[in-house]
Amino acid sequence: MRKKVVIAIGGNSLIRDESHQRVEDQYEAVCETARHITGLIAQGYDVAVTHGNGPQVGFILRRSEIAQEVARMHAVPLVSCGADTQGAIGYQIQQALDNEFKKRGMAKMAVAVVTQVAVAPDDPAFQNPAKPIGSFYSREQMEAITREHPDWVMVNDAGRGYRRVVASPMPQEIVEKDIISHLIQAGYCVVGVGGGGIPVVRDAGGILRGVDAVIDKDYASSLLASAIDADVLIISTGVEKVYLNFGKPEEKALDQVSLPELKKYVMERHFAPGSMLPKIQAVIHFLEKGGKKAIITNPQSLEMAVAGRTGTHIQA
Ligand SMILES: Nc1ncnc2c1ncn2[C@@H]1O[C@H](COP(=O)(O)OP(=O)(O)O)[C@@H](O)[C@H]1O
Ligand SMILES: NC(=O)OP(=O)(O)O
Repeated sequence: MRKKVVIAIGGNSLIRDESHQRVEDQYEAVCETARHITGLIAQGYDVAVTHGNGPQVGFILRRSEIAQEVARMHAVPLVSCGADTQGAIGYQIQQALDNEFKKRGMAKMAVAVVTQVAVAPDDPAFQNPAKPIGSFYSREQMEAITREHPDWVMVNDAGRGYRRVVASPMPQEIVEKDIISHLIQAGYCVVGVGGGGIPVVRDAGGILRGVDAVIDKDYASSLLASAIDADVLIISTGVEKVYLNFGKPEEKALDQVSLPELKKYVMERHFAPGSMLPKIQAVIHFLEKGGKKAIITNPQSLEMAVAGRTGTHIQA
């Protein structure tokens, strides 16, 4: 039987560095990631691809605000900025995968599904913005920005610089999960839950309504992996392996980890909130809900990691 894999691509992993933030640069990174994903599909895996949008949703929101400040144009709500990223990044991934399938003579097609993800209207995260989006700023830039925009909440993002944060409620239900499942069964490579999904709440009678937030794509990917009964959850990010004491002289890469060991390392605070910690927690949720295996690695190492030759492997 073919194995079902959910591969979550990090929004930051699509932007190599500050001088490669253009849409064209991102497409190059998407094409490289698509080559490695296609390598896995060619090995016989059924794949659902999810992706982040942290940098991208922040760029769109800022563009909208500047247009409002400079040209008095209408504001774009954050939920629509998220939906925009789902379309734009989903389009790039779909096209890159289709081109890669064609080059390799594979009878396969990718399809990006506009995905809504339900959250609780009273999630405390709405009162405590914590999801970093958009650009990274130096301390001086951050201080100047907060003087100009006192309403912005900014945090130090894992020592990489300061970023604006927005509300990030926990995903509860993937509205289009059955459609995604059917498409995978029908042989399509599905791109879904982009940017963690478009955040919605269910009003009385189950009526859906968009809400301004950015859902963590690792939590949403974990929820998808459980919902479609995936064999493996793979989180593709900026590092080949997860580290203990990351960034310190005594840092140590993790190869194979058990679930209890991983939980112990969380308690010992080895994983930075807002970057590695949500990935680790997403893995824990997946394994606690019956998932068998998760892998964390970078896009270049996807095939090697699935073959067991690199990456951090976490077993239930
Ligand atoms: N313990 C750790 N091990 C490895 N990387 C870590 C660790 N703690 C923080 N990081 C950082 O977290 C980054 C992944 O988070 P982030 O860039 O926010 O993810 P995404 O790829 O989903 O956008 C890694 O590239 C690395 O810089
Ligand atoms: N939505 C989200 O979690 O995006 P990143 O993975 O880019 O942070």
